Amino acid sequence: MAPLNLITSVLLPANLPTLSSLAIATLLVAPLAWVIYTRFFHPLAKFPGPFAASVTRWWYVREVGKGNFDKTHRKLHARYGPIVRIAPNEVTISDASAVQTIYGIKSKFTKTDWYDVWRGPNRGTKHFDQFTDRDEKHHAARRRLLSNMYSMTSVLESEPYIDDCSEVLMRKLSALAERGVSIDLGKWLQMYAFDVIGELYFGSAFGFLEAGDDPDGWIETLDESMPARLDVANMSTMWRRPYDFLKSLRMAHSDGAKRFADMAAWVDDRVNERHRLLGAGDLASNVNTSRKDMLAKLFELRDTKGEKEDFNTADVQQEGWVGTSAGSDTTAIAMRAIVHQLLTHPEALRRVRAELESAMVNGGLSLPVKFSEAQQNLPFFCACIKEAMRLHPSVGLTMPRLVPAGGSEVAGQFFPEGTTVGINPAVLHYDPSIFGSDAAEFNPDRWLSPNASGMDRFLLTFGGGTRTCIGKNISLAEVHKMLPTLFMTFDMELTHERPWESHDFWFNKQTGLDVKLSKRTVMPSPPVFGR
Ligand code: HEM
Repeated sequence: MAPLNLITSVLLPANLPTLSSLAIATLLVAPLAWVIYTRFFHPLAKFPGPFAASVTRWWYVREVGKGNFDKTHRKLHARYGPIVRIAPNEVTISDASAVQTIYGIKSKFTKTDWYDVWRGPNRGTKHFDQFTDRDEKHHAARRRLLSNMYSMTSVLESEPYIDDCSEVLMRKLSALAERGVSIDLGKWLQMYAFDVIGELYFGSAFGFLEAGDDPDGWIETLDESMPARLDVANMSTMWRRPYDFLKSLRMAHSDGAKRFADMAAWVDDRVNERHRLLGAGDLASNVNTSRKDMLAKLFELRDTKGEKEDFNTADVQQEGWVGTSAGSDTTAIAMRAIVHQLLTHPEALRRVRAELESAMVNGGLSLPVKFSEAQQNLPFFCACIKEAMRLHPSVGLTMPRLVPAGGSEVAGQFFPEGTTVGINPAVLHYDPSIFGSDAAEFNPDRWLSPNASGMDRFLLTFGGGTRTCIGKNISLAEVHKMLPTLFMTFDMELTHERPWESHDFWFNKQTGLDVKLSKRTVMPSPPVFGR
């Protein structure tokens, strides 16, 4: 008897019509056949990993949805080795040699459709933002167009405006220090990061710090939307539309969805307002101000190269949206990680303070601290920053890439074309073969050792290759300026009002940086703010 007939005769009543029998048998047999295929015949069958992950992507969706995949992921690699199968057609890799292969500047590996989900609201442009653009040729041209305005030199043209935000933050924190209350410093750091983006892109702070709050719920909106979008990004493409549809029935009138749309509309309104001010192609009103914010630079690009490069007002909106949505969470996570490491490592904090004071006495530091001063005169502080960002990279999931045509060897194994591979910075950064046996420890001195440049090549804090974070210099400028200023101005102690926790929904965001501040009295000269 043929196997199908055998199954139907055993499992189904004899009087059922043949077609339905066939359908039911298929429903029973197909999953079994799929499991046999994925376990024994699939090109990734030989790679280890959890059983459920090898047969369905839902395992990954569920595990990531728990919000602690950075830790789970490290455990998976500790158990299964450098290559782990996390979905039927996807492996993650933790191996030094794979970094160049996958993310190197000459790599042919491209972003997967995981990124499509993060596209900003449709602005009627065929162009995607830098982050989600999967057309490498188009992306390269766009990156060439934009890279100058994201260079450190260009970012530092706006250094006084970053200082303005630092001034407001120190003023607000001073008032709280006087009251002697415990505060959620983590939230203040995010409000700071948001306001800096407002200054740099739109020519004025969003007003978070002055309000001392998140009046329009933007921070909450990002917190709410990330896990929901992440589920969709992680599931197979075929399930995304039905899932989105079902979700939209529930979400259509939710505050979160509305606030998200409001946030995007806010960006568009600012861009449109500037567009109106400029008049049709009127460059004068753009350059007529003493200040050139990102919008001014973007409109200048539109007006000078827009036709040739196909860069129009909608593209300006896309860029404004990327800065607003990608620039605050990521930077705030880094700042929280640095502050927390210093407050929990007294010896490192003592050295930071000694370095700050000595630099101040020697005239090598102003308040607010200049970026160049931090780079030249605070080597230990800079090492602490790098080390904290290594141990807690803001991005806590893999950066998935497709193996190019013809397949490729990665970490000594061949992967066929179309396989998804990726490295999670939160895993690779703990690799003892790269960072030494104390890889899991906070040891800033590793960045002052002769091996530092060797390890540097494997830091994926800001991604890698042609897809390296374009906003890196904005964040580095903020972090290297504001944190030394903060530590010069205040003593801080953790109050442990809430547990220190992190929630890895791609951006691995922490909660519980609750501190009591007191104004420092031992600084050689009193802080002077303002321009
Ligand atoms: C500490 C702060 C930040 C960290 C740790 C960070 C991290 C990253 C990482 C890891 C990537 C690569 C992602 C991937 O390949 O999947 C990335 C890409 C990107 N980031 Fe950031 N980021 C930060 C701040 C910013 C800021 C301030 C902006 C914008 C103003 C920004 C905009 C972008 C964009 C547009 C990309 C895509 C670049 C491309 O594909 O060409 N990021 N970032």
